[in-house]
Amino acid sequence: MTLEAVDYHSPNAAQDFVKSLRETGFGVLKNHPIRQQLVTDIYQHWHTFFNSADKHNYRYNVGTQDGYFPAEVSETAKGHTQKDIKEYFHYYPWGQCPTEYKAELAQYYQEANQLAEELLGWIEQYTPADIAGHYSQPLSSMIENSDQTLLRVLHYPPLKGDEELGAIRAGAHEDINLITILPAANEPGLQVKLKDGHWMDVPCDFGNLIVNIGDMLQEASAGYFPSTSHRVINPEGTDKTKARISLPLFLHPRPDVKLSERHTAGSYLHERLVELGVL
Ligand SMILES: O=C(O)CCC(=O)C(=O)O
Ligand SMILES: [Fe+2]
Repeated sequence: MTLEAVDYHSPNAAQDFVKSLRETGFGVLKNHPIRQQLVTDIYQHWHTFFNSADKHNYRYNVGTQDGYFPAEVSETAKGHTQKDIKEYFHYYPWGQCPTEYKAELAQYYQEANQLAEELLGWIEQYTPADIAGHYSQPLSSMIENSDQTLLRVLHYPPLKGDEELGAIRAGAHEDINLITILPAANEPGLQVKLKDGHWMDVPCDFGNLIVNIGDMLQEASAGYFPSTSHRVINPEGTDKTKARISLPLFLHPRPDVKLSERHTAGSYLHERLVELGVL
């Protein structure tokens, strides 16, 4: 079992991509429209941000969840006892952001949202009719004008050797949202859990775009699209001294969007954030 990168411009792109999402919860795109230079610039600038003390001036707002989350408050994945070895910044267009980095993030946010809308259209197109019957509205319209979609700039610092036993960069977890769009990080480490329980490396060629299903789409598709566990493992050897930066965009529907008989997007998110201990 491997994850094959699908060429965005190939005639069967939509079909191949959705097949991969259905089988593994993950899809990898190459030759996609997100500009690599923009991603590279963001990685470089945010590396500087995380290495400066100025980051503490942007501490996150508890109620709205925008801003800087230091390592001491970073997430503990569901079912884990150790916190992840990471710090991150939550960017929302309405939220706090250092002025010098705002235009760049806003640009990326807009471009990635546009691609996400197209990919949700692909997913909808290749959802079997009996499953699509559960969607309360077209998937792409669920995220339209949503102020909940979250761009997270993640920094996994170099390992110092004093990390808690068993702690890893990102413990196994599933994403809460509809889909996640993630440019390949500057260092490897992302793995996805296969149906047989084995962990597989996600192809991290620089320039690939990784997309995965979150719990909200699993809920809305009555389980047809699996929200698959993934994690980020610690580097070994000389790679220990390397920081890793990644940039997931978590596509969230508007809070009033009905996901299923049980849940709206708003009720679902609230339940999950309480479980994570960040609310
Ligand atoms: O850093 C990565 O590559 C993945 C991060 C991730 O899975 C998450 O923040 O939900
Ligand atoms: Fe994730």
